[in-house]
Amino acid sequence: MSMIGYNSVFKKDLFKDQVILVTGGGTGIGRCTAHELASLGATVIIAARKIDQLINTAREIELLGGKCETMALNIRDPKQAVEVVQAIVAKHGKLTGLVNNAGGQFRSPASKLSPNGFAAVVNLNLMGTFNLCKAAFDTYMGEHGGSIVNVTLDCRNGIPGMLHSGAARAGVINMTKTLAIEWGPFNGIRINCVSPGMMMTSGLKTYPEHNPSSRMGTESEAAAAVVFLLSPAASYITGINLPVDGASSLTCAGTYGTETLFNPKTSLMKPYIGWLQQQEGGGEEEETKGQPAVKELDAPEPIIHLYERYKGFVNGGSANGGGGSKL
Ligand SMILES: CCCCCCC/C=C/C(=O)SCCNC(=O)CCNC(=O)[C@H](O)C(C)(C)COP(=O)(O)OP(=O)(O)OC[C@H]1O[C@@H](n2cnc3c(N)ncnc32)[C@H](O)[C@@H]1OP(=O)(O)O
Ligand SMILES: NC(=O)C1=CN([C@@H]2O[C@H](COP(=O)(O)OP(=O)(O)OC[C@H]3O[C@@H](n4cnc5c(N)ncnc54)[C@H](OP(=O)(O)O)[C@@H]3O)[C@@H](O)[C@H]2O)C=CC1
Repeated sequence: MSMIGYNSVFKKDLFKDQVILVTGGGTGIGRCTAHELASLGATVIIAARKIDQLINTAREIELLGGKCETMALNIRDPKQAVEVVQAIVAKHGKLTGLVNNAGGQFRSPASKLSPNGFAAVVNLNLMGTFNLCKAAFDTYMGEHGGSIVNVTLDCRNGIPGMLHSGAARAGVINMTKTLAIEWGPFNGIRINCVSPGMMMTSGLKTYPEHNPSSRMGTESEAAAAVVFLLSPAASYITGINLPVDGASSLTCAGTYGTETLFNPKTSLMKPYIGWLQQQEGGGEEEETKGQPAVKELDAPEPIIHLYERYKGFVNGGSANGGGGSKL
């Protein structure tokens, strides 16, 4: 196994001299976003509760030549949010970007959901995002500007089985619009949302029954949208919500039904996978000896299987092993 790098579609040095905080940056979409930003020159601070995951990701990034630091953070605690942002600004003198990626929920029919359960998910996703936005504004961005991207979840048509998360994410999208207006012209802050549909990530470990029959999104596809919105290329874009879902949320069943109406058997939409392919015989070369390979995907087995097919498709090979171009 050799080291593999992050093969961003964006211009190198796009984020040179920038200091960007990515919550939940040790796993899944957050980890991929951290890799992508670091590969583009940013100093990335990844923060979450489980420090081991953060350290692994930071080590991967450093071994690839990027700059990454870790901080323990529970986004539900406003005090910790302020402490983390203050520590970053004390050390680096700035916080130019914030990616509110940490979040999640459990599945439950609305009828079975307790008030505490509803509150827990709203606290995590809506309050957690607010806590970090407020801390960033008060500590640095209110005076110096900056760019914020909130990673939410496609909730365009409601989310059957995840009422609490749908309500919280809709709250994040609406909060984003208000903040774009209040913090834009006078404070120089841009703030946007990315709403992933069903993505192939470690997060799906908590959704074991899911049958990945349709074209799912890749971590890189969510990360690329975040990177674009953070970047100067989006300098006149603020207050928007960018769905990254292959239009699945426009269909009746959305991403969350047992069957999607979106091209359920095959998809002709080529995936974007930012991770470089591992080289043959890698890891034995002098320059990669002793370095861990970057694990490409930490997801349930059916998802990894699907991802392998996507990789074949990306590389121009036959993803089905049968000479066709379909997945
Ligand atoms: C086919 C379906 C496809 C769906 C696709 C969706 C794609 C989305 C993917 C992702 O979002 S990836 C991220 C994946 N990770 C997660 O989602 C995990 C996140 N979960 C958590 O962090 C925690 O579970 C939580 C939601 C924050 C709750 O943690 P907390 O520590 O606050 O909970 P507790 O104090 O234990 O309980 C509070 C309250 O909530 C009730 N509850 C908690 N878990 C469940 C559960 N699994 N089922 C039902 N109820 C639950 C718990 O009972 C408490 O309520 P009361 O009992 O006191 O009334
Ligand atoms: N995968 C998918 O299909 C989709 C994912 N999303 C959303 O995208 C985001 C990233 O998800 P994904 O990468 O898939 O899943 P992961 O479960 O891999 O990522 C969630 C991250 O959030 C962190 N986190 C959770 N709770 C807290 C907390 N209280 N404080 C700080 N960090 C926390 C976790 O780290 P730790 O446990 O160490 O704190 C973890 O790193 C989430 O908001 C998710 O809901 C949206 C749509 C679809």
